Amino acid sequence: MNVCVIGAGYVGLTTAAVLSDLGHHVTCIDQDTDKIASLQNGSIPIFEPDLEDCVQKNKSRLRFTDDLSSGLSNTEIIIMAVGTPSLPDGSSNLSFLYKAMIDVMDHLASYKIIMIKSTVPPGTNAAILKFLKEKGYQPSLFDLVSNPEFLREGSALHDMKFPDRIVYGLAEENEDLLGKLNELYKGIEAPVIVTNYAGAELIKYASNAFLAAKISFINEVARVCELFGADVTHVAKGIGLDARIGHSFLQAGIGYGGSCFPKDLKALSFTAKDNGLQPLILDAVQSVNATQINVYFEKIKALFPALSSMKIAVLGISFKPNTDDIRESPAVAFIKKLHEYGCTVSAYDPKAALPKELSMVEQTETPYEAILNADLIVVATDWKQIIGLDWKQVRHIMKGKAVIDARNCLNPALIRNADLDYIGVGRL
Ligand SMILES: NC(=O)C1=CN([C@@H]2O[C@H](COP(=O)(O)OP(=O)(O)OC[C@H]3O[C@@H](n4cnc5c(N)ncnc54)[C@H](O)[C@@H]3O)[C@@H](O)[C@H]2O)C=CC1
Ligand SMILES: O=C(O)[C@H]1O[C@H](OP(=O)(O)OP(=O)(O)OC[C@H]2O[C@@H](n3ccc(=O)[nH]c3=O)[C@H](O)[C@@H]2O)[C@H](O)[C@@H](O)[C@@H]1O
Repeated sequence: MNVCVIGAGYVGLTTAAVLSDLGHHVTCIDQDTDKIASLQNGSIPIFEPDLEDCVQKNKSRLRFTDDLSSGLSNTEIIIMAVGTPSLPDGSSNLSFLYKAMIDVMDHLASYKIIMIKSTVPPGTNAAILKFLKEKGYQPSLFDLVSNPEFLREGSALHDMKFPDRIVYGLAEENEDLLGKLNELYKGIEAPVIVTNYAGAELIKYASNAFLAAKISFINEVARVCELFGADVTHVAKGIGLDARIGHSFLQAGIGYGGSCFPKDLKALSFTAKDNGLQPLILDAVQSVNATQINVYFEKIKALFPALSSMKIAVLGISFKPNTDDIRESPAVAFIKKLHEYGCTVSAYDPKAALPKELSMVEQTETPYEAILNADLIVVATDWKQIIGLDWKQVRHIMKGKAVIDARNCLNPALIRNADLDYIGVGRL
């Protein structure tokens, strides 16, 4: 099929690459001309494992452009993957999506399927359909489908090729349309859920909210473990063995970050309140997450009264391993907090860079440079390159002995064997 993907970000690029790998002819369009120029030169503007290889392998079926009209010609399906970031009040900024929709509709000369893959609050697809009809666009020229995306950064290609489910939200039952959608994803084995627009939108939000809730739940349990001398990793393992609970998303630490959980929790909570419902659990999940860094910070302050005069090596900048994304990264928030407190901070990450606002903080090329003469180490992102450090070498070059495991990713025995002090929250 001929497919057009609008937005060449994490989701758009992955979608374009995977669909071309499935054999479709894909045009990926972005309004960011620098991004398109770089993609046209074969350079991928983000770090996502395997993405560069996939784009390279399928270059005969995959092209990049900033010219909407040329991109839309001959296309059967248009996939919207533009950003839907938070506005200051927590609601979703849908202006990129509306602008892209209008741009597309203005170029529509024949029937197309338009799929919204961007994460949008319940009610959005219906509102867009109504908006387009009121604007006078011919309803017979398009079908609008909600098709939320569930990939994770760091394993985006794998997640898109092997999804747990494919979700379609439709305006009404439509077998012909479903046939076309199934053709698009032919080659991907997954249960298909067909529902209405709001159902599809809510499957996406409820999934992210549930996963975030698991993280805040285990983080709160870690705080209780701390009071009673229990190890939260033992508790997580113990509860995870109950098949009804499961092991995933029970890794306690400094909290969730990224471009999605914080934004999506805020947006769902906002939408509920905007419609007269007080979302008690959603707000509690966010409240635990917002205070989780402080739990670590207060513990460090209590253990090291001279903290402000210390040199701290923070290992990890990205919001999770295997990505260079620092959007809402708890590691960045931690670095900022330590810097503002007066500490000398040295940061290291295998792929991510510190934001401009922290340009006064030193970022080193190697972890050992950051650690050199440090009084304290904070492991803020669970990269395998950080977990696998030579901890005896670390002990040799640092000034102090303390390692704060803010991701529960280290083996305490290994750290202690290197004559270092292992410190976590709710860890033995
Ligand atoms: N990043 C992730 O892991 C996931 C993100 N999502 C959702 O997917 C959507 C996109 O997210 P990301 O890819 O992370 O965003 P991103 O910020 O990486 O990329 C969005 C792209 O859209 C482009 N864009 C904006 N308006 C445009 C327009 N009118 N025409 C053409 N291009 C336009 C931007 O220039 C940018 O390159 C969001 O709604 C997000 O919530 C869903 C699942 C996973
Ligand atoms: O909507 C989205 O954008 C995506 O959001 C998340 O994916 P992502 O943000 O890439 O990363 P996750 O692996 O979910 O991690 C999110 C945050 O939670 C933290 N986390 C995760 C798991 C855990 O046990 N503990 C924990 O603190 C991570 O360190 C990270 O900061 C979801 O997992 C995806 O399914 C979804 O498509």
